[in-house]
Amino acid sequence: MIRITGLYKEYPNGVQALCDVNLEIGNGEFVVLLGPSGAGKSTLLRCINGLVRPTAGQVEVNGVQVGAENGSNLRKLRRQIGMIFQQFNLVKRLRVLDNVLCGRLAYTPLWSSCFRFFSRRDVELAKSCLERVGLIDKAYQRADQLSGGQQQRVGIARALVQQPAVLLADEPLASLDPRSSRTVMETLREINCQDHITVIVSLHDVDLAMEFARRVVGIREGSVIMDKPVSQVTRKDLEYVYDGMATEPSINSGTYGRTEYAHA
Ligand SMILES: Nc1ncnc2c1ncn2[C@@H]1O[C@H](COP(=O)(O)OP(=O)(O)OP(=O)(O)O)[C@@H](O)[C@H]1O
Repeated sequence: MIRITGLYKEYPNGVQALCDVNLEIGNGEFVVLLGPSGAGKSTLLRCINGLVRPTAGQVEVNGVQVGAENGSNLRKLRRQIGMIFQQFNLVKRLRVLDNVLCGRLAYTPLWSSCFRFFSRRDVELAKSCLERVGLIDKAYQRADQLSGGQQQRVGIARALVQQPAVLLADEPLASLDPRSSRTVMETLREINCQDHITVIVSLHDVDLAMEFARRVVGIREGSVIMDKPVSQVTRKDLEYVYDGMATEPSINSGTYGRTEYAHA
């Protein structure tokens, strides 16, 4: 369970990126964050994994308060949360398998991680994660020899090898073509359904969001302005999230239709 209470983030330049965000996300949910550019989606994800320290409020992940960690809590938290980044964040000159093994660092004693020494069990686990994302045949290639879509799947394997309870993905499709985008979303859905890992993804592609999310959270100007099961999200709700045209989210404004929204 992720519990976010009264979360505010003001950056040093005075930008108020989050404003009183309150959310509860249960284990095994598949949540998509939607909202215009600059709405605060990345900041929210980064507050959940502790990369950004909120100005006020708190985030709790499975009982561990983010930001209040002592050494052992921090490791626990790092293991529980896997992160997938827009730009993949792979070490390009390393082999694919070594990149995936980086996901085991929170489980590895410092001395062995310095020498990139991993146990046979870790290597087998990393290989099984590469198999899950369909890239076992690329294990010994350098990461920069892979396509963008393949690199993002390596990023997913690296997060998976952590055996996390929660997977956060910040605009994971931003640099991908439509086909690779769909493959990445299918991989995330499979992980969510089969492993019961909670998935929270920020997306700009509304159609993919509506196809893959089970819950949609709309954010604008740092505030949560819509939070619904995907089956209840309407075209008007989406207009409200993106440009505030409708006065309030409604469930009586016609169900979401791909063609209808695309031509709105
Ligand atoms: N490190 C930072 N320092 C100062 N301001 C920041 C920083 N990071 C983000 N912001 C600002 O905070 C606001 C929210 O940014 P954020 O990246 O969270 O939005 P977003 O919804 O993820 O946007 P996008 O969809 O374009 O990635 C924006 O106004 C942004 O310019």
